[in-house]
Amino acid sequence: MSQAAIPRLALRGLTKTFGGVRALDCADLTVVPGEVHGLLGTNGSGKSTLIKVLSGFHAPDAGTLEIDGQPIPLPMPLGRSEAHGLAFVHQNLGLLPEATVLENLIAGDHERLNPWRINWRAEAERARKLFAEHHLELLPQQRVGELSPVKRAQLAIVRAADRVQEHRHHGAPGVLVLDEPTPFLPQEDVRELFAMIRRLTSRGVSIIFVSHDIDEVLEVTDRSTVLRDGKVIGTFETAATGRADLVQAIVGRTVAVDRRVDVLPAAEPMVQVDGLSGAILKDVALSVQPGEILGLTGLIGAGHDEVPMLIAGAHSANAGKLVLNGQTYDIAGMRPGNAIAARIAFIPADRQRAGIAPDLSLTENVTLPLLGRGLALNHRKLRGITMDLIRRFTVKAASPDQPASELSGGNQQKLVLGKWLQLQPQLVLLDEPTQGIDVGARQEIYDHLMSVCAAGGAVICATSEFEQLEIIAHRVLVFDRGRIKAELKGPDVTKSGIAKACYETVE
Ligand SMILES: Nc1ncnc2c1ncn2[C@@H]1O[C@H](COP(=O)(O)OP(=O)(O)OP(=O)(O)O)[C@@H](O)[C@H]1O
Repeated sequence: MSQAAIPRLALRGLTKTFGGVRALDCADLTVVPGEVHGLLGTNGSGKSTLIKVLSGFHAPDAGTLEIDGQPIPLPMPLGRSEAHGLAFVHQNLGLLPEATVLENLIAGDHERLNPWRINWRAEAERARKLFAEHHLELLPQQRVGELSPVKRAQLAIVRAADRVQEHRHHGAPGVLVLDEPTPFLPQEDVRELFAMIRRLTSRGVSIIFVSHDIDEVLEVTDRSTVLRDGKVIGTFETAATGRADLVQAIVGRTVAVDRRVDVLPAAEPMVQVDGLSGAILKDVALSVQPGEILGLTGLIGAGHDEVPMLIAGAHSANAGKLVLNGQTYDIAGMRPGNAIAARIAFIPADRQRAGIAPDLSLTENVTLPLLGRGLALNHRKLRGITMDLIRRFTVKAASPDQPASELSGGNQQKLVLGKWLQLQPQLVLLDEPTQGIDVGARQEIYDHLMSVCAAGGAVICATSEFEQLEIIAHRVLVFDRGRIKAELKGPDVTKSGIAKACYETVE
């Protein structure tokens, strides 16, 4: 084999089962030097499992790994992957907010540094050089908690790139695995990250890019491998693949984008919020008609995402009044229990911490809100309810008795949605509802929200995904520094219209 034909990384026949679930089924993945390689698939298709085999978190049942043509024994011992030129940036970025940029940059760099004898001045100089090389405006002494989200992402990526630099690993550049690095970033910041990715690949670094965002995949990848039920469906050249082909490969069927349902005519709004103030929000008023999906958006820090949390009592409001179907509530005194009693459902963005109880079974998670509603504590009945919900919300699960932590991220989100929608709420509040959700399941979630509307309920959805609002929202309020700065209705609710309204008056 010629030097150029040797892949940087080759996984062959990778298989991993959890109990009865085959998370990976004889999967192959080949990544060549200097490419951005997308790793795509529906929720639960096996992407994280594959990555966790590379990082040494999971031992595979079968399969081989070669890096630059050299066989690397599996399982990978935990902590050894960097020595083979592999580095990982997970969605939570793995940074310490209390520590400085420099402390984060060198934390855990055991291969290069003796933790007892760090020459801080030399390290700060080295960091400055590294940031200049990557065109990054980061200062070694800055506290990470004070950085903007895109700067944090840049720091996590440059740290990973630094660990797998060529001089450390037998003269070859390494492989960076970016596991959904862009959620919550405004489009301009995503572009900045993509420029950084391109600079890395031009030096020969290879990137594995995990994402559910098809537009981003089409923009930044050279090739993509699609997994479905643990099997590889195919590897596609991005330039020769259309959006529809990729979606078809991921979902196994074509996905039609549904049109919005009409708003039911109503003399009075069903939801009226006045004087809402919180950490960011200042004296906000808004209303929602029955059958309406109201979208809230803005750049990071605009405050739109505070609205659902305050109304649901997940965070305390300073002031605010809610009138819901004629009943008046003091939002400052709202607690999650009052919200549930008022038939308000809240689906939070941070499902790992706020949405699910990871150690409890699916049945316990699903039926928690039903307890105290006069339902007898009959385990068989509760299990039956859970099995029905798993089917209706197409949650990929082995059994209603498994802990929720075992579900893939997207399936956890579907479980949370099902758990709350089964209560037939009159007001549904959502914060970034499709983050980490695959293209097929997104449409299912939209369908569920449309059903809430068709039944006369109201929906308030805070999101930074403009495309999602174009598909589902009847009306969109754009926020800036805690206040509403624009309202878009009907035909004006388009991805570009929302983007324009968001960026227009920001200096
Ligand atoms: N520790 C575990 N125990 C039991 N089952 C697991 C475990 N980890 C993953 N699974 C199962 O393996 C399958 C693949 O999950 P994986 O997390 O790899 O999917 P994914 O493609 O990363 O999904 P998502 O896009 O939702 O994050 C799923 O059915 C999941 O429930």
